[in-house]
Amino acid sequence: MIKPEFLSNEPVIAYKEGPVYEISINRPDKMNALTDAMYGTLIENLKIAEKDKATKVILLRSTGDHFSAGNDLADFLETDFNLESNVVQFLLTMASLTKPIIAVVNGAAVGIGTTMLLHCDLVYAAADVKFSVPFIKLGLTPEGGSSRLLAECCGARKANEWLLTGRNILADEALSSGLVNQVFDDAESCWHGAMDTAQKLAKSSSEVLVASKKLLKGDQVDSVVELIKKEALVFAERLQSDDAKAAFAAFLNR
Ligand SMILES: C/C=C/C(=O)SCCNC(=O)CCNC(=O)[C@H](O)C(C)(C)COP(=O)(O)OP(=O)(O)OC[C@H]1O[C@@H](n2cnc3c(N)ncnc32)[C@H](O)[C@@H]1OP(=O)(O)O
Repeated sequence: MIKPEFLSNEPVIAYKEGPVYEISINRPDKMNALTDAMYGTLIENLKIAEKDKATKVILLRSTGDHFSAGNDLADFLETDFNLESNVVQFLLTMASLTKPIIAVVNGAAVGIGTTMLLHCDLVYAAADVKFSVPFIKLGLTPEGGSSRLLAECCGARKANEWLLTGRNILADEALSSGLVNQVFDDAESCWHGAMDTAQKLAKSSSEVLVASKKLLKGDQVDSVVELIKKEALVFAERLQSDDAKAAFAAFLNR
């Protein structure tokens, strides 16, 4: 079967494989940097997958050599950032999903390319993965709930270091700190491993998967939603700062 990303130029592609609803970020020439319009399409697809009775598991991945270089930096300059923005609504949608979501990550996963994973139930990575949350280097602040969820996932010491230095996190460290479930040799085997797990999960009924995820999340969904909004208000201020404007200009004029 020819997978749809090989046939499509759309920057986000959705594809149903039985009970698995696969969403691919597909802008490989820009390292899958995310634009406002792409967040809009991601939200639409997540909502379709949530509503679709036949879908039991959502799989999130990217085409090409990188998961995502984060928010498109040119787009930051052209798009208003507020609580209604697609990027914030995307994070809120991710945080509120009731169906299990599995991520397949390879290459660079920068900024929101990492923070969105904190809302995924399982994260599988290829050995070449390179995570980073370099907000501080951009004059920005943590987003997507990462100011708390990264510490809850990997420990406060790791989270503080990663968020305050913005340094890269490679596969071994990501695995040992619990940022990912498993590391595979390459992107292809990672996708196969994730799809295999997705199909195993899908042997259970949707009701039991949703009820289990609800228990695993406990009462954190409401507080995470509030945290994402609180972080977004600070982030919106930081986007207007001279620090951020200088960092974006340095990247865009490099
Ligand atoms: C709420 C959300 C917040 C956030 O997500 S904040 C984080 C935002 N992201 C970033 O700051 C990352 C910016 N990108 C980079 O620093 C570098 O890239 C990398 C270190 C990730 C990789 O560097 P290298 O291997 O040298 O590749 P390259 O030549 O810089 O990029 C290849 C093509 O991809 C485009 N690209 C990469 N990242 C972004 C981005 N974030 N926004 C817009 N375009 C991006 C480039 O421009 C270029 O494209 P062309 O070949 O046409 O010049």
